Amino acid sequence: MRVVDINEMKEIEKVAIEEYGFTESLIIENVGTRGADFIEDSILEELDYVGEIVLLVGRGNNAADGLAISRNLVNRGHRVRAFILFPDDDQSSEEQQKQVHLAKSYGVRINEVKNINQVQSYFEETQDSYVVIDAVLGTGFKLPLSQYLFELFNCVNNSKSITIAVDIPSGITANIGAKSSVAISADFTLAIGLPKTGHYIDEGARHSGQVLTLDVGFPKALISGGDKALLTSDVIGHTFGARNKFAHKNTFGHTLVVGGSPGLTGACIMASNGALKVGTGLVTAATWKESYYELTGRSLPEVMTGLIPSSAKDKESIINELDRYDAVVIGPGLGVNETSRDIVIELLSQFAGPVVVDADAIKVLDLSKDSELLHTRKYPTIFTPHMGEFAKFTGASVDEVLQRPIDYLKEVVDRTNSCFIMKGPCSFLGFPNGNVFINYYPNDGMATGGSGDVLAGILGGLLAQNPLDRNQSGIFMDKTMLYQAICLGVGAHTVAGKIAAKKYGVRAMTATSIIEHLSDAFQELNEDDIY
Ligand SMILES: NC(=O)C1=CN([C@@H]2O[C@H](COP(=O)(O)OP(=O)(O)OC[C@H]3O[C@@H](n4cnc5c(N)ncnc54)[C@H](OP(=O)(O)O)[C@@H]3O)[C@@H](O)[C@H]2O)[C@@H](O)CC1
Ligand SMILES: Nc1ncnc2c1ncn2[C@@H]1O[C@H](COP(=O)(O)OP(=O)(O)O)[C@@H](O)[C@H]1O
Ligand SMILES: [K+]
Repeated sequence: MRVVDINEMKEIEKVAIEEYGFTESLIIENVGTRGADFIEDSILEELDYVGEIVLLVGRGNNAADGLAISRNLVNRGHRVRAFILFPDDDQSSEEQQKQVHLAKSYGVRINEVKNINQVQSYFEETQDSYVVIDAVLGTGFKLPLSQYLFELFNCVNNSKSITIAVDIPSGITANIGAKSSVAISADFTLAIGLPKTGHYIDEGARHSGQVLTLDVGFPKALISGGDKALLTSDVIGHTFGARNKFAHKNTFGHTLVVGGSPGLTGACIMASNGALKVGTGLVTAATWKESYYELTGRSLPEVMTGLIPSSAKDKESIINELDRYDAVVIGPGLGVNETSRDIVIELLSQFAGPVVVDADAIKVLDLSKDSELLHTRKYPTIFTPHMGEFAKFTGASVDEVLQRPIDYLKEVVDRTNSCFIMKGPCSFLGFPNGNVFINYYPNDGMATGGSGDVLAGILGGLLAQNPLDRNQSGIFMDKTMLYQAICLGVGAHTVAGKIAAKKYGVRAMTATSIIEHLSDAFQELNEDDIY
């Protein structure tokens, strides 16, 4: 499913109107019927008792959409009370005024709000109001919020109602999901035509609840394509073909995981185990001399072990044998110091294959210093920073990145010619072909130490399985296979986390339980052959 920013949405609407003869009124009518279908079938149907549905009406086209939905609900036998929040305002859009008139004629009960106390006392006195439709502000919202709406939104958020936002929760900006003081906290958001980037970023993600997209009849040619999409199972699909039953272990590649300083060997172990459980043939974990015995003592027997040299010049170690490996993961628990930086640079320069750069390996690199090395690297480089690591790498603050995360992501991908996974409750995947995928599956069970290490291991394990054929000059041929493998890794990690949360609960699940459920995740993603 494509995701758009406001300029793209406006362009789609413009072309639909100018070239296809679609009209604003037709869109609003479609929102009205599709929105009412959804609310009736998926929300009202589940409730034992539906009292009066409350509609909050602003003065733009978002309000027009809400009114059209409500009119259709009344026509199907439901009771709706609409609070017109700006009754004396001559700035209401033409469509809003048209829809207020229609709503009245169809029997929507209209309350013109002169004072916010009217709405507050309604919420206090009415016990049977379970559903609120928020049609105050849509994509036309501009910060800041007035005191009047501040009080209203607090009042709605404090009620126990099920809240459905039309297009975007009121008070959230549609591009970057920002809010000023308060925004409507929705249980469901009905995105019109296509989801907007603001549904998935920061406060926008926290306030949107479940985002459902209403097909309101935009021509398919206009709503497909684009550079941003949700990561869904149809994107991940059958990324890898059937495995060869007559294969030997080398067919499935050899992953090297480099990390684990004293006290942090667990990170290296979890990454190695993640790599092992995605079908790679061999895994070697390499660590510093000081933590080597701890690593060998705690690793799975399947994992081979090796030593990180004490300096990048020391060729008597893994650095000397890099051609044994098909993919490298560097960083989990590696430690942040000059030697770590030397080793990371050496690996990126010497290794002729995909490198997953995670955690401490990201911390020792720097966009301005290292972009040339990264950009000229012939082989795939995949960075997996969380927001803090991403910001530090770029030299910006987390707040600055949050102001325009997708722009930052694209810029860094361009400057390094590397793939980036900006991790968080919602992760953004940026690829050098300009595509961005949004992995939206909030799961607080994943907010546990080590879940990022597991992801790095999964990616290294998948990339070792030669998703790309190298031609004789060593340049990878089919970049889309690389991107699909990364999407599969992120998807498998997310689904395994979802299954782990179901089994153990979000409190008791740990990073190890994500690894434990990779097999179920692959089955869910339709990857495993049954026989
Ligand atoms: N292609 C699509 O997706 C389609 C989308 N459609 C729908 O239209 C919606 C966009 O409609 P819209 O442009 O009329 O803006 P909307 O959000 O209703 O609000 C603007 C009003 O609010 C006001 N206002 C702004 N900030 C404020 C503040 N801080 N505090 C108080 N007021 C504030 C603003 O005032 P102004 O800035 O003009 O002074 C103006 O009066 C979109 O979300 C979707 O629902 C479909 O109908 C068509 C296809
Ligand atoms: N609330 C959340 N919902 C969904 N996924 C999350 C959430 N919090 C963290 N994650 C995921 O868990 C992983 C955490 O990675 P990271 O911050 O590097 O952790 P660590 O350093 O402990 O391994 C990332 O893949 C991230 O997307
Ligand atoms: K809204």
